[in-house]
Amino acid sequence: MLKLENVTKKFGSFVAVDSLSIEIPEKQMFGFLGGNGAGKTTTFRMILGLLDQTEGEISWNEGGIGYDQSHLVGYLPEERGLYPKLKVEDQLVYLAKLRGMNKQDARGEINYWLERFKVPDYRTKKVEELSKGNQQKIQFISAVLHKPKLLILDEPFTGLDPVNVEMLKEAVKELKEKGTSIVFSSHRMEHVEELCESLCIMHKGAPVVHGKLKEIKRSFGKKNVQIEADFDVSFLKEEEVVLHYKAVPEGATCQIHKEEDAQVLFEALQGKGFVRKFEVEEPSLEDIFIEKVGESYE
Ligand SMILES: Nc1ncnc2c1ncn2[C@@H]1O[C@H](COP(=O)(O)OP(=O)(O)OP(=O)(O)O)[C@@H](O)[C@H]1O
Repeated sequence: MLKLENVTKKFGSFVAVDSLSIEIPEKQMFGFLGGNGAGKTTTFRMILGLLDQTEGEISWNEGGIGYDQSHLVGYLPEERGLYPKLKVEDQLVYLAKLRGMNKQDARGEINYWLERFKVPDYRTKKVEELSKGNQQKIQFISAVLHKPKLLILDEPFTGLDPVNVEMLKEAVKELKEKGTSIVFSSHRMEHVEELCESLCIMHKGAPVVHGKLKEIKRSFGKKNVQIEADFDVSFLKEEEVVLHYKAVPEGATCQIHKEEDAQVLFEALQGKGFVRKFEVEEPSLEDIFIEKVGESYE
């Protein structure tokens, strides 16, 4: 388990991370959400020992964790940093050796990942010849080659097209199934919602929501009703049970307190025309974020 206890990072008098306490269970996927400057990258750098925390403790299975444990950890940094002039395979072998692998094992892993990411022809190309998205795939490979127990991914999906996002998601899910603990940051709530059992939403250096996704949603205590209809449903915003009304193409999303309140909306729609969809759902992470942090996000 990765454990952070009251971790604080100050740059001068500026508090970038404020008394952060979280536990990230082994073999799970944990999401760090937050807007620009929330403190995600700073937290990762402290976990990796690239920055010293001002206060607090960071441990992995009760022991230390840091730069000297690079065989244990894989890291995809936010500023992607490959050597542009080096050939892909040479570079990956070099980085794998730094993490304690021998050349032969490294080559086997490189072959596997280049094939898997459908870029085997890039083996002998210089990094600078690759598109940004493909460079990102190579950097991801460099983070996982040595089969780390803890994988830290800073904005892994940013800059990738939808096909490559899916490819990377599948790879990440598979690594988790095989027992890797994965921590990743994202601005995109839907990625965290899809992939993570637990999460932490950071705002101005402090965790505003933290815990298991299911429990966070349950304890939020509100529901969404998705409505699609062939007529204008905007009259629903006047209903007392509607806490928040959002128009969407061909209908609306109404936030309500409890499931039973949906009945009021259902009855209000009767006789007005054809209702294509009427569905009560759990709140989205975005709803939770907006309520806890405000509309300033993104
Ligand atoms: N070396 C540094 N010196 C001074 N301030 C810093 C330093 N590194 C980070 N900060 C500040 O700490 C805050 C948190 O930055 P951090 O990079 O951790 O945010 P983030 O959540 O990763 O944001 P983003 O999503 O934009 O990458 C920011 O206000 C940033 O300006």
